[in-house]
Amino acid sequence: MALIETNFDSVEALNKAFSKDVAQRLSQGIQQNGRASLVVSGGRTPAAMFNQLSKQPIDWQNVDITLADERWVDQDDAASNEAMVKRELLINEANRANFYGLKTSASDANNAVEELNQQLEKMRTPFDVLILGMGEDGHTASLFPCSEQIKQGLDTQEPSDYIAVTPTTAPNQRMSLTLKRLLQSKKVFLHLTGEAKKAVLSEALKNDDPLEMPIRAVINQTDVELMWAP
Ligand SMILES: O=C(O)[C@H](O)[C@@H](O)[C@H](O)[C@H](O)COP(=O)(O)O
Repeated sequence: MALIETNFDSVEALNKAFSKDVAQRLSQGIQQNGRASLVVSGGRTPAAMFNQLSKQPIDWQNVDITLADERWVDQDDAASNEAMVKRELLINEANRANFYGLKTSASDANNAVEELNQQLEKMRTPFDVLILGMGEDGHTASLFPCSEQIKQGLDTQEPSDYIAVTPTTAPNQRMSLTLKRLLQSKKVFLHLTGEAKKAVLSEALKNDDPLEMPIRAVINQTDVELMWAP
């Protein structure tokens, strides 16, 4: 499996090309199967690209969108990925898309896993497009190397689509798709900006242990296209 590197001169150029590419893949999915599925990440990096993507003229009413991971906080909390997706992506043309959020009313994320596994059955598999981010510790989605749950999250025999994760080096309990489920994607993008993230990725590519840097588990098991700008 390989990492294909697509580098851009600026974040603006990256967002323009990336949003077009994603829209084209979703349109293709709709053409072939009637509906398309898009899995996005949270955090800070994707917001401006989401805004561009939201303006793409595709049949958004036939697109299902969900998150690769969520922080276990309410939507009025600044850390909520769902709030960010609603603010930056589910607007303009894309306000017609169907969104499946991950945060439920359960106070402990462990008690929501079953419900979310059932919810995910409504989305087309394999996902047409998965967009991952990466943290400076090499985590992706909410598969944190510091967490007790990391072995289970990276186990490709794990039956659950979701896992509740408690990072020890980052705030909030999380809900994450498991590695096995992330890998069930037709196209996997890794969306990074800045030199610091590129340096972390180079570090990840030097060795193999996924428990140390979980992004390795994805790159080692499927084709990933890096979309990067300084
Ligand atoms: O909810 C999250 O935190 C994520 O989905 C996570 O995996 C994110 O992609 C990285 O932490 C990078 O985050 P930044 O884009 O904020 O650097």
